[in-house]
Amino acid sequence: MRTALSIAGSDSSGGAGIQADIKTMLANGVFAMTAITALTAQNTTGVRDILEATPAFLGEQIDAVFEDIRPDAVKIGMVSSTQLIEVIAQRLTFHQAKNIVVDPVMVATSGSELMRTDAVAALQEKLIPLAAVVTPNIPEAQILSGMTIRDAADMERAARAIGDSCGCAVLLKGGHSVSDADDLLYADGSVQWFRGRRIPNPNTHGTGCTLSSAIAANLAKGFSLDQSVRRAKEYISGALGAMLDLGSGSGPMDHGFDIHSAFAEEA
Ligand SMILES: Nc1ncnc2c1ncn2[C@@H]1O[C@H](COP(=O)(O)OP(=O)(O)OP(=O)(O)O)[C@@H](O)[C@H]1O
Ligand SMILES: Cc1ncc(COP(=O)(O)O)c(N)n1
Repeated sequence: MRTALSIAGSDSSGGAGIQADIKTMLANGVFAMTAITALTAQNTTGVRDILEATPAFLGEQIDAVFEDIRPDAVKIGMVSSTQLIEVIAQRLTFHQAKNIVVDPVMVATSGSELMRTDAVAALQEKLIPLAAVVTPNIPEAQILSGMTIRDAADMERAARAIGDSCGCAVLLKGGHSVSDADDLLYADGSVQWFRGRRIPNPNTHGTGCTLSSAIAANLAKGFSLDQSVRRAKEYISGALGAMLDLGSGSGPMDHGFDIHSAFAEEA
């Protein structure tokens, strides 16, 4: 059994964050472990409150995992402060973690801020350089590159700028465009497009968390980066295509679309 660790925030409504990561890792065939950076009280309409872990306690969670069941991949999601970013970078470097996927979560789909503005510099300087791949969406890529992104050519320029400054691969996600769901991978100096059929589903809470966890799960299983991205996109298309409709805001996807038929009988 391959293993993966999610270092992220808890989403009480179950569609994003740690909860999305565990469901995704399970559905992608790896054993999921967690180090929780913060509890959020949120639902599909917004984030009501955030309770951060202390840096020391986050460090203890990471050490407890690595000293017993070494993860084959690590996914990093919501990390709200500089101090938490620093402890993650320090502990992952100490444990020589491999296959690190950084999802630079800044703002939730509902519009709530999930990272303090002053933490962006630490993310860029300390965490992203440890990554095998960083997975910004278009607004996040604009912040990380300092560029405005209007079209595919802008996406390529921004991905190159981010990748060249961090020395890691960049998957720039196109989920925020209106016409398609095409993502751009910049790795080892070249770009590759992953074309996605846009699914007319307004319920996209947790898409970024889900994609990055699916990439981490596939890296843990030994797939190459581009194979992992392709498999993760197939998985997220299935989860979106299942057309789950829960909650009154942008709802969660059906992470178990491919596995729960075995347990589907009703009482
Ligand atoms: N309507 C859609 N149909 C198909 N694929 C989609 C759709 N929306 C998003 N995706 C895909 O989902 C993945 C996540 O992309 P997106 O840009 O939504 O990330 P994000 O903004 O970080 O997500 P989040 O909603 O968690 O903040 C990408 O592979 C993107 O192409
Ligand atoms: C704990 C946590 N982590 C990440 C997200 C981002 O997901 P989304 O942008 O889809 O709301 C979230 N809402 N909550």
